[in-house]
Amino acid sequence: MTVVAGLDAGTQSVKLVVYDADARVVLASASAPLDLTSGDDGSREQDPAAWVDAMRACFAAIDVGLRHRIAALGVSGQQHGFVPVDEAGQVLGPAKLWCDTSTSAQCGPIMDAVGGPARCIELAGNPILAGYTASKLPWTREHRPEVYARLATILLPHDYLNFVLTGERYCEHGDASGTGWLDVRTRQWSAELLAATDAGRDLGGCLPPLVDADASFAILPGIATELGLSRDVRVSAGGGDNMMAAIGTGCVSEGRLTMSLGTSGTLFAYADQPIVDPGGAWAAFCSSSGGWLPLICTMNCTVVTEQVAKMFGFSTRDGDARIDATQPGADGLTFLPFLNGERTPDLPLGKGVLAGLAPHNMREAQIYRAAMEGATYSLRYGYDAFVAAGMQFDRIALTGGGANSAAWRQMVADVFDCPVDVPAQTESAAFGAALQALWSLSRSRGEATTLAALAAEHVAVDPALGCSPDPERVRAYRPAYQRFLRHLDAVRPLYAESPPAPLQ
Ligand SMILES: Nc1ncnc2c1ncn2[C@@H]1O[C@H](COP(=O)(O)OP(=O)(O)O)[C@@H](O)[C@H]1O
Ligand SMILES: O=C(CO)[C@@H](O)[C@H](O)COP(=O)(O)O
Repeated sequence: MTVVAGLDAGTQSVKLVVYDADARVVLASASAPLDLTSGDDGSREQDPAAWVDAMRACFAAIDVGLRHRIAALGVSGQQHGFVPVDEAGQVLGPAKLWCDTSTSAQCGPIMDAVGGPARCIELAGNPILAGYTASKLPWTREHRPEVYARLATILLPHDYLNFVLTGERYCEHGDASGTGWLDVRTRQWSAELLAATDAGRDLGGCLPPLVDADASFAILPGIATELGLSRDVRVSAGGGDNMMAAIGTGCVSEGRLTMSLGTSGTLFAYADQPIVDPGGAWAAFCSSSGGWLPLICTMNCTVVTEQVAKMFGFSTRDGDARIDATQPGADGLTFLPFLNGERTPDLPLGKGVLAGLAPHNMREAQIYRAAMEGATYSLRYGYDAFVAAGMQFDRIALTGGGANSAAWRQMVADVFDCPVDVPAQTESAAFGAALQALWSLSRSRGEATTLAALAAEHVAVDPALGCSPDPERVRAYRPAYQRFLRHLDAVRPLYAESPPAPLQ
């Protein structure tokens, strides 16, 4: 029996799945919650030690005998986080995360140093956006000089967990492309962008070597014993959570599209070559499967529905009943859900806006629906850029916590006018990490297995959860989405460059 495991360190929790690749069944799964430290300046941070504790808790929840049968492990992690590590491997401070907008002022100067955003895209395929790793370095230099002074290595969240597991500092192209420093065309660090970020030091020396997606490393005996794993476990290259969710939803060949409704909302398509937009309408990332992964990310997805539910004192698990009692368009409400700034559309200094309030719609059900619609329209806004560039899709694979909501699944089918499939393995990023581990294991045994073949064999959809667009609702959402776009145009200047001046 070949048993593999996948670990996903998301924003809100760490999740583990243990998978029997011969019987094609998930034998066990576990999760452990994570806290987030938020600041009024837009900062969003976590202590990397909390990821390690949560990883320990996940393994401890799995039967000891089963843990010993795990042959390979893959690690997925929230993208873009900045984990500063010293020469000895000690973490020097909290990790600034993908949703941290406190470093948005540091983005412009990096791009200006190479000649502006267009030149930056020419160099690396991507502009330096708020949330990407790059701007966190000058912020650290300015605000945490003691961390900057001792900084030896910059690791991404999944690189850090790999480091804890193997003692090796390495990264792979998928997550590395989310730093902003990787030239996604050549798959090498851009020396020019590194120098633009910090002219005073050899930043390249702080970045770990890049390994191929099918690489694997030995687990350290000490951590293997501590987690109750065999000392023979191979740890695969791992990747960013979206890259791993791509593997776990079968988005490893052209024409496939996956949407994830997590703390962030994402939409990504696999490509055999780099797909760069000269205007930076999408993130031109690499995949963690050897290819590329053009991606749209909204910073405010389930974080918005969750905040609204919390405000009214109910759980998102009970949100569907409220949505079902309302109509597409939320009775005229428009919710621009940019609670902590936004990446798509690019408004890092944006804030949420609830418009169209009238006596008949000032109710929790309508406001909750408007929040879910707003989060969905932001993704549709990104999808429109994919379609305008000629990309074509005939189905959406839907994953992430929000896909638990039947109302949200149907809303996606209707707003995008496209059938929705829901993978049977709901923890797609953890499952993708397990599949990558299986792939690297078979490669290390000299087999010529491809990830596309593995995905075809192991990724299944749950026929009970899929949904098709409903023509009447598709028609009803069209004007509501146009209204969202008009409101977006109206508020854009307010949040474009700097916070609005205080009223006199
Ligand atoms: N039935 C549901 N309806 C709406 N949202 C849900 C539902 N179940 C879970 N969620 C949301 O899913 C989110 C967690 O999703 P997940 O993909 O695990 O996030 P992350 O990877 O960012 O930690 C939570 O914000 C939660 O509110
Ligand atoms: O920043 C991005 C993608 O570019 C986010 O998608 C993060 O990778 C966090 O993911 P979740 O915790 O929401 O799954």
